[in-house]
Amino acid sequence: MADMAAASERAAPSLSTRGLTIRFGGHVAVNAVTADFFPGTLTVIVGPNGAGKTTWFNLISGQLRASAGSVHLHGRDITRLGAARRTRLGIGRAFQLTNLFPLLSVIENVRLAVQSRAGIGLDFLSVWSSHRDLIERADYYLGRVALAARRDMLVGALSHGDQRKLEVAILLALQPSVMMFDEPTAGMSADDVPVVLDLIREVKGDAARTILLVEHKMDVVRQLADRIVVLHNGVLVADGEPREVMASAIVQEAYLGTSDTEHARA
Ligand SMILES: Nc1ncnc2c1ncn2[C@@H]1O[C@H](COP(=O)(O)OP(=O)(O)OP(=O)(O)O)[C@@H](O)[C@H]1O
Repeated sequence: MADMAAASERAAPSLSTRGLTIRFGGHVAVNAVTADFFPGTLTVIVGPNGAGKTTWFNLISGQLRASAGSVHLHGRDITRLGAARRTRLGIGRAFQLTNLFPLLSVIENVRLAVQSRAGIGLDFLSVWSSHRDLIERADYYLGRVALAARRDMLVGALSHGDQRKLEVAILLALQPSVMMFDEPTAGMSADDVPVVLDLIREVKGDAARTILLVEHKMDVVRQLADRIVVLHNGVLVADGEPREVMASAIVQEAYLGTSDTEHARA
């Protein structure tokens, strides 16, 4: 694992943030954060509640605009691009449940993602010839997240855990080069957690994929991380090999200290 991370870190970064900063009034939620992310590496971002992890994610995926600094994707400055453009360029993010269409069925939601990936567009009438193929592929991704039995349900009627699994299916169908997961197993049943973790583990076997994961559960961090980045009060305070970072004094004090169980939210 260490060798893989070291090897990939010799490659060009797929994603970078440079001095990335956002202020909300007088509060600096993300403070001059500079980091590179590499293909074939799964980086877990940890830190106490309110450290700025989700805000950093929002700045990367384009939900928020930076007060200062920049975001680069495959060497291109995307700081001024909106979220939709960033998605088209290959940044995919799970668990913005607002991306789901609650009044469409589960299979139709995935079919739209497959269709969008295939570049066919969202014109329902233009795709009859390839409709069967799209549905077959959508069924494949539903099977991957163990949602086949719910394929014809309306998304609005799914449980929270199933909606999150559906987000993973949609993310897989979009095949982005950068995949961002925000606490992927939060709110899931004990049966569903291994399904999603196995999928992430499988995706991370793809040397072309860059994966970013915000996670509180330290057992998940230990299982998946090739690298750990620690945020504290909006500042990047540690970045490196999991063993090294977990053992560092700054992490012990800033994050792990007495709070391992405190942060291990369900
Ligand atoms: N839209 C906003 N307006 C004002 N303050 C905000 C906004 N979004 C985030 N913040 C503040 O920025 C800080 C970082 O929040 P953020 O949600 O990014 O932390 P986090 O590390 O993801 O926390 P958690 O682990 O609890 O999800 C917090 O103090 C939060 O209150």
